[in-house]
Amino acid sequence: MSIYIAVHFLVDQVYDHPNLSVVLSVSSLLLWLCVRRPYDIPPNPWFIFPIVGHRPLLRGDPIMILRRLRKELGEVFSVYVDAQLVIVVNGMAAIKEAFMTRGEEFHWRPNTRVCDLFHYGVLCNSGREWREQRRITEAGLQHIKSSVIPLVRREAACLVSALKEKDGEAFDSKVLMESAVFNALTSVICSRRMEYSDVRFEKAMSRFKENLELFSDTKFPNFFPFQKFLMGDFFDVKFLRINMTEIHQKIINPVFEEHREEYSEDKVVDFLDVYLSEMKQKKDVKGTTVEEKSCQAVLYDMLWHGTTVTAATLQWALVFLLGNPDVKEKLQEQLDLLFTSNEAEREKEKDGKDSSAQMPPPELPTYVQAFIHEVQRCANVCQISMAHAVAKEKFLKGYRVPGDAVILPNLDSLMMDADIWGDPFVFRPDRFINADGKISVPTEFIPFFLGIRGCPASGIAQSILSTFLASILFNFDLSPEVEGQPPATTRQKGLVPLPPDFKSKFTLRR
Ligand code: HEM
Repeated sequence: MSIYIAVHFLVDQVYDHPNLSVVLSVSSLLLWLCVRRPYDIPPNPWFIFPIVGHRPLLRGDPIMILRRLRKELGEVFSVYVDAQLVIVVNGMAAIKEAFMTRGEEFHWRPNTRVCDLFHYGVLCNSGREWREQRRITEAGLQHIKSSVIPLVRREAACLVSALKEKDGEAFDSKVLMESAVFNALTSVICSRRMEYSDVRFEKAMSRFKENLELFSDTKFPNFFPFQKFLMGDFFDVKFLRINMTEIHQKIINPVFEEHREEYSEDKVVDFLDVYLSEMKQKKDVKGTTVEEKSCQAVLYDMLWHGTTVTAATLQWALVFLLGNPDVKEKLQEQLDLLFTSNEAEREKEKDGKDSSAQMPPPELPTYVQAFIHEVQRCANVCQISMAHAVAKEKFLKGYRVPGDAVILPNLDSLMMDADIWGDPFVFRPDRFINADGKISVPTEFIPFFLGIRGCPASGIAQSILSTFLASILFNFDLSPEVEGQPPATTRQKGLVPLPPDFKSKFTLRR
């Protein structure tokens, strides 16, 4: 409506002031030249608006729009968000070719304003620097591999105790789950955890959330080309920087300093110790990026991305459990069976630190594993993975991919494809179990992405998801706030889509 009024207003002005029509024609021509399409880029909707590109066509649920455009334009298509060319890669063949077979060429991150802010770590880095940070990240994760399960189980026991304290009252468990995930991660990364009552949790989580919103917002910081020359903070870039600084100052830097003081070559225990040891070794190497600011940035990347996506998946898991009581009962049956047949393990747990929380054994039944796969498929919290780029012009499936294009791998095109899953919109863990009763995972199931840029911490994420969910299901009966009214499954807008807020009851089963 407002566009309609604006157009009318402009037309009136042009009639009243003939000079204005000349100015408008010239500027429209210039703008058209700015956004005109090269012929050999991936197909895009035929009508393109000056300045805003295809933005008016992209209003609404982004995933529904991408699904529609894929049907109309094919597996590799493009859209202009303002003057920025965004190429969307769909389907296994194209995703595999770009990010696995030709992973090196397509591993780059786009040169956007927001990526600039994060570029010291591993998540938003590219080229030589990224390779160096990625190698240390993988080495650090490999080093802590054996301590992940015990530490995650310890945190799960704390989570169970905190849920017990709620005494079956309906409450929104989001912040508690986020805090438990954050603690599980800090336990393995830097041997620290905080009490759930610590005020730093809520602050850190809301800063993470705000940054994610700003990061995912295609509104401005990423795509408006001249914004860096504007005064003030129209597009919240400074706000994002302040948020990051706060998390660095309150959480990351103090832990880093403590570790640096306590560091001993003979006691390399956690991820941060591994990084410090590399820093020592590379002290005199010229041009290395293994330094304090990179280490802190890697910690930020892992805690920010790791907490938000893992906690979002947990949140979805609760929604699916509340909406599918038959699945929940089957899971509890299997966990109980396993528990009774593993009495010795249980006794060991009881002798451990927290005897109040009964923990299921670490080896989980097939149906529980299938359930977690199905949660990840349906939640699909990284639906467009992360933005990629190429350093120099390349060709993909016969189309030109310019060096300044943003490339999005559309994981929704795999997770929700009817040709792969048959009934993709039905929540059905059994789809991951074959006729022999074994787990069977289609190659298209890639919640952690693939290739050289795939998630390096998928093992930790899976341990957290399975241990937390098994512990909750084993100890509690889960029910919605109002009997018979499970929470909605609508996806909220955002880079990491969440379900709408909901309350649920955790009633002790034993
Ligand atoms: C359910 C949980 C998780 C999911 C679904 C997930 C998924 C992903 C995806 C899709 C990517 C992006 C690949 C790309 O397109 O570049 C990624 C990257 C990454 N993930 Fe995860 N992730 C999860 C948990 C974690 C956790 C817990 C950590 C850290 C402890 C972590 C650390 C990273 C890092 C450091 C990267 C950047 C890798 C790079 O750019 O080279 N992730 N993850």
